[in-house]
Amino acid sequence: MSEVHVMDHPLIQHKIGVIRRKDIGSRDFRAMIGEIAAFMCYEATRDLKLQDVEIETPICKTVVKELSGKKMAIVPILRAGIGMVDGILNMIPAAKVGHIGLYRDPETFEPVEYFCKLPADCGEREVFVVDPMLATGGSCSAAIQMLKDKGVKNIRFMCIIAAPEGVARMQEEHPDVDLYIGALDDHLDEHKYIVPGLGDAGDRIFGTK
Ligand SMILES: O=P(O)(O)OC[C@H]1O[C@H](OP(=O)(O)OP(=O)(O)O)[C@H](O)[C@@H]1O
Ligand SMILES: O=c1cc[nH]c(=O)[nH]1
Ligand SMILES: [Mg+2]
Repeated sequence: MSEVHVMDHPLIQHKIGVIRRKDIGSRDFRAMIGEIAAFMCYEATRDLKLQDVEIETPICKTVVKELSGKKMAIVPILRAGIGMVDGILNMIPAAKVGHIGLYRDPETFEPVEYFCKLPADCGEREVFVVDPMLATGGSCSAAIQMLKDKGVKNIRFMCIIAAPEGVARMQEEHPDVDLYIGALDDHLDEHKYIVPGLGDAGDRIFGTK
């Protein structure tokens, strides 16, 4: 069974409280999505492996810690996932970035694929799939299946708000993928929007509605 980490850091909780407000405009919403993603990245990388390396400071030789595990890749689910990328790249500048384009059909709520471009060596990397919203879980599950079909084995998923329905689906369909969640909300409404949620994350980031 996958691990489900719900963030309890006060700064993350505070910022999520701000972006839920309906009167926050795109500029502030986008900036805070990036900040939250950076804080979440910090929490989601706590268990990365380190190795000892001998270096020389201006004073003497010493042993320091260096990341030793797999290289990383960030894969946002378009469009809304793009809003999280820069915040994570600020923390892990060497990560490569792939893109998976999916939108949720408004009638069927099923994900529709329209783009996939991944780093050539994605299969050898630790991949962080990112999307602010996990609602039914259809988009996330489809994106992760696309990665697995291309040979990616080490996958984590990071979202800012999740519904219990999406978490249950991910645990059922991808029990090997650990979930990092900013806030776990109550339920989905009849349009499969997260309640209380924050509305349509993509539209709010890009100002399209
Ligand atoms: O868990 P699900 O039920 O699949 O819903 C979540 C998906 O819906 C939203 O994307 P949307 O389809 O609105 O596309 P967008 O990012 O282009 O706005 C969101 O960013 C997720 O990708
Ligand atoms: O609440 C929701 C559900 C799906 N996609 C969003 O952007 N918000
Ligand atoms: Mg959207």
